[in-house]
Amino acid sequence: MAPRVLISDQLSEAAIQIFKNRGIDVDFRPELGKDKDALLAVIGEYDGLAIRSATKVTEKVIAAATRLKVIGRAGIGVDNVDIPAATAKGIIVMNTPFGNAITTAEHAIAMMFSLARQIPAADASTQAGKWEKSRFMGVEITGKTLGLIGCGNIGSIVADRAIGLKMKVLAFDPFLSAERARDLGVEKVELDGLLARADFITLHTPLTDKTRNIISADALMKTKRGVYIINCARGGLVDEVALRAALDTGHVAGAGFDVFVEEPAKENVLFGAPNMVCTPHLGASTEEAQENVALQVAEQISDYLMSGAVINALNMPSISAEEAPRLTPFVRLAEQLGSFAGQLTETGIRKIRIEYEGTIADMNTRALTAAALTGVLTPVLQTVNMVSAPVIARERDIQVEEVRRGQMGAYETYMRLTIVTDRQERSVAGTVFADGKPRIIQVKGINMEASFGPYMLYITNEDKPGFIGKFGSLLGEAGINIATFNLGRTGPGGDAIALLEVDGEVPAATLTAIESLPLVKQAKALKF
Ligand SMILES: NC(=O)C1=CN([C@@H]2O[C@H](COP(=O)(O)OP(=O)(O)OC[C@H]3O[C@@H](n4cnc5c(N)ncnc54)[C@H](O)[C@@H]3O)[C@@H](O)[C@H]2O)C=CC1
Ligand SMILES: O=C(O)C(=O)COP(=O)(O)O
Repeated sequence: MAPRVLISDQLSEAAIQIFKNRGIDVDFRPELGKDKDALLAVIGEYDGLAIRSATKVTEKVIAAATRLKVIGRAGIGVDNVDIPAATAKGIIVMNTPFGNAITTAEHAIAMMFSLARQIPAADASTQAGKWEKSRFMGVEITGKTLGLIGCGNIGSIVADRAIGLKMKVLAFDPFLSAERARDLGVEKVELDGLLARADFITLHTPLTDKTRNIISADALMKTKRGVYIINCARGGLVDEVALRAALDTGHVAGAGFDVFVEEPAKENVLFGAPNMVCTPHLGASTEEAQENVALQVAEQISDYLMSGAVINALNMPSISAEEAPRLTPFVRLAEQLGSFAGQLTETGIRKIRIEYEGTIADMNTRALTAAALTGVLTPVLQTVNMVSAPVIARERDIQVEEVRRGQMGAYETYMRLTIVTDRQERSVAGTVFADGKPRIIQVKGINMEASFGPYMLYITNEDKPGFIGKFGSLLGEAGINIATFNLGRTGPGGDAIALLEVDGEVPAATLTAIESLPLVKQAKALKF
């Protein structure tokens, strides 16, 4: 059955054709973004969800999204998606980090000119027939200082444009390196320095605990009289009540806001303040940007649903479209080795060590480790996948260690997974053969060669004559057909392992009977 995708926001219709071309059933229902209950009623039918900022993907929506595998945000901010809830449920959340950046930077620049020359108010007055030439005295931009709070994708484009306008640009961004600042031609400063020196302040950060109210009443006190403030990033970065007061006293000469604490902003304390210019979250709303983000999100969602490629995900390592086919058999190997080790582990796991040797060491080991953790955790948890497994492991205080090295052993490439519990260390290693199928090549340091099957039996015993005959007849009497039979041992008379693929589930009574055979130490039924 073809995967189904819901578009629940005003996306450019260019996205629809992409989904169709990629063999995906797509429903374009932008009205659902504004109707929580209607969205809740249908979300269970979809594998993918494409949104902008109107759709609120809450924990409740995620709980109802029983089939959902991927949420794609046609834009940058994902504050309308409960990412921890999505991650816990194994749903990938991706965005399109660059597609609307230029357009949004241009909106901030447009706001700056609107404020400097009071264009919206002058327009309204002129069209009202007033011709108030002396009322609208402006300020020149050239030579003024622009203070950027946040100098990431959008902030740096704003900086570039402002430098072109002959402004001096300051940037406060704890993650901006001195080298990058130099390349951009901006002066990296602390927040207080920026507040004290800027003629225009523009915000370009996400809304986080650290950035909420970064322009507070206190911060406003530190600004120059006559400063202009522009927010085209997120509502909540500026204390709206404090800003209103500063506009009313004239300390702040004007403010240009595209985003508000509460959206849609039908009422707001800033409305009607002197030289206040507002737009209804239009930063990304140009034909070019909307086409960019819609095409990009449709490609990314389709890539993931059709080929397993992961691009621009916020809660999972990337897997490019080129590497996805090559990685797939190794993802299966990692998952099956993890599952093998996980099914043999009965006590709390303290540590998981994953060693990659040979060509596999140069692959996307973050993705492979996520797959291995999925395998380990699947026997204990109902739903876990490559998105949620690393987070669950962290929550359970399981230490994960990755080791990568060049080829040392007989195999061109292999991975070994070791589980450390309070009681013991147990390792299992495997490789992928030229047929693309994963194989187990070592268990607890004992070499063997076995493929994975849906039902398997794992026996450890003493390597003494007499075991195999009795074991074979016991399975025969229980009506269990053996598909493959693999043996390995530490040495003559030492520890031995038997790993069998059988044609069906092994009943508990048969397992008990196997365990009571002489020389047997442990018998386990495994499922893959
Ligand atoms: N109005 C609109 O329609 C649009 C708004 N946006 C918003 O613009 C904002 C910026 O987007 P991008 O530049 O693409 O993001 P980005 O992630 O490229 O840049 C954000 C920058 O903020 C910096 N930052 C983080 N915490 C900070 C702090 N405490 N103090 C100072 N800087 C801090 C980061 O180091 C980073 O450089 C986002 O909130 C995004 O949602 C984006 C597109 C359209
Ligand atoms: O991309 C972003 O972060 C935006 O804020 C754009 O929002 P929108 O897609 O216009 O609802």
